[in-house]
Amino acid sequence: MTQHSRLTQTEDGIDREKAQRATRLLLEALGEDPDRPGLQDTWERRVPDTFATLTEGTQREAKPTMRTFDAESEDLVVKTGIPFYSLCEHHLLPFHGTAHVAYRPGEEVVGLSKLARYVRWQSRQLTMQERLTNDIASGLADELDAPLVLVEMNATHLCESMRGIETESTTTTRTTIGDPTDVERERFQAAVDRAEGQR
Ligand SMILES: Nc1nc2c(ncn2[C@@H]2O[C@H](COP(=O)(O)OP(=O)(O)OP(=O)(O)O)[C@@H](O)[C@H]2O)c(=O)[nH]1
Repeated sequence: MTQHSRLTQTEDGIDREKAQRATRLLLEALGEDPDRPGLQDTWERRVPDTFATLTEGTQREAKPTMRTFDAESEDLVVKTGIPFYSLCEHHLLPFHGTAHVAYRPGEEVVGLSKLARYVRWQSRQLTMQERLTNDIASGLADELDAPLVLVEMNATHLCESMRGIETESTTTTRTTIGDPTDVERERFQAAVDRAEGQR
C-alpha cells in the first residue's frame, strides 16, 4: 500500500487512507485485481470520494445555512416532492424517494430552498428510514424553533429490489413533532396526496 504515492491523509471527516485500503481489500475479496487500469482510480479516489459525499450528514460543517426571515403568520408552510438519496446501514445500499415537509412557523420562516437542502444533508449518512424521518423532523423543529413539524418520506430500498427479497416496493414513514390541528393535518395530507399522485 505505501508504495502508492497518491494515498492521502484523513480529510472530509472520513479516514481516506482507511477507505482506500478497505476498497482495495474488498476488490481483492471479490477476486479482482485492484491494480488493473479500470480499478486503480476506483479504490484510490472514486469510492473514498463518493463515501465522503454520501456521509456528509454526519459533518456539522456540511449542514446548510438555515437563513430565516421574520414570520408574518402562523400558517403551515408545506414543501412537497423533495427528492432524497440515503444509505441503508444494513447493506450499504441506497434507499431513495421523496420527502414531504411542513412546519408551523414560530417567530421565523426559513428560506424555502433550505428545506430541500436540509433533507439532502440529513439523508447523507448510514441510517434507517424511520430514524432519518425522525432526525429531519426533530432537526427542523430545533433549527426553526417551530412548534409543529410534519415529515413524510416515501422510499424504495435497493437492498430489497436488487437482492434479498428482490421486490420493488415503497415504504412510507412519518414523524409528527407537536400537535397539529385537524385543519393542519388535512392540509398536509392533501398536499402529500397531490404530490404523490403527480408521479
Ligand atoms: N425497518 C427498516 N428496515 C430496513 C431498512 N433498510 C433495510 N431494512 C431491513 O433490514 C433488514 C435486515 O435484515 P437481516 O435479516 O439482518 O439481513 P438480510 O439477511 O440481508 O435480510 P433480507 O434483506 O431479508 O435478505 C431487512 O429486512 C431489510 O429489509 C430501514 O430503513 N428500516
